[in-house]
Amino acid sequence: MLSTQLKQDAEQFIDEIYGDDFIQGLINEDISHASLIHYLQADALYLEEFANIYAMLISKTTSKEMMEYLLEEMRFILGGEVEAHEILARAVGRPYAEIIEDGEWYPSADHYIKHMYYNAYAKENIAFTLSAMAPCPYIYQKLAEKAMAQNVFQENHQYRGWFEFYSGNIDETADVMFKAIDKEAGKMNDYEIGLLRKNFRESAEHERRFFNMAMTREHWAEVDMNV
Ligand SMILES: Cc1ncc(CO)c(N)n1
Repeated sequence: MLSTQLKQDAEQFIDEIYGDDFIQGLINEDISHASLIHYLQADALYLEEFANIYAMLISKTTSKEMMEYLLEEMRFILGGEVEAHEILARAVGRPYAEIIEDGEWYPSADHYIKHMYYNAYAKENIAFTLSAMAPCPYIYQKLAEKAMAQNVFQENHQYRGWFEFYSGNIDETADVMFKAIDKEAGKMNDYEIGLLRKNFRESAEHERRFFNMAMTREHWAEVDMNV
């Protein structure tokens, strides 16, 4: 099945992201507050758009079951995932709502969001968008499972809750996406299946860039807007 191939394609990115500074910074509790703030500002905006893209897919699908799933996922993103963000905000020591008052689509987040929107607007079949969305829940789940398997997080570890959150709450999300992708791929030609695989792999790389974006506190170049 295509999803087996997609999961295999994600392996290299999961290993790379796991070894990069953001995840290692959480595990070792030495990530800077500035990087956590940058991540929270970018991720709050990213999740808003993720929910909007779910809404776009609801209007494109004819399957009642898929509609129910997309609605449920929107509800989770808009309400549930903030729990993971609150854990990071507590470590920073500032109210989450205040932290995310600032922020914008920083360059790497911008590219990731537009990669998903492009597929939602340009492609009728929702599998193309789902293949660009699937690395989001899948890679976080795998990163968290890997961290929990390879480390003993003490009760008072500042980020234990973050890893627990992603190793337990989102396995269903990715599974449903992969099932839908496999179903649609069964009706596609090799070129279209190649696009699904490319969309997925690019989003897996976007996941890596997103975390690294927070470590470098990536911003758009300052331009004097008054000239
Ligand atoms: C960028 C990004 N990818 C995945 C997740 C997991 O939902 C998230 N919160 N943010």
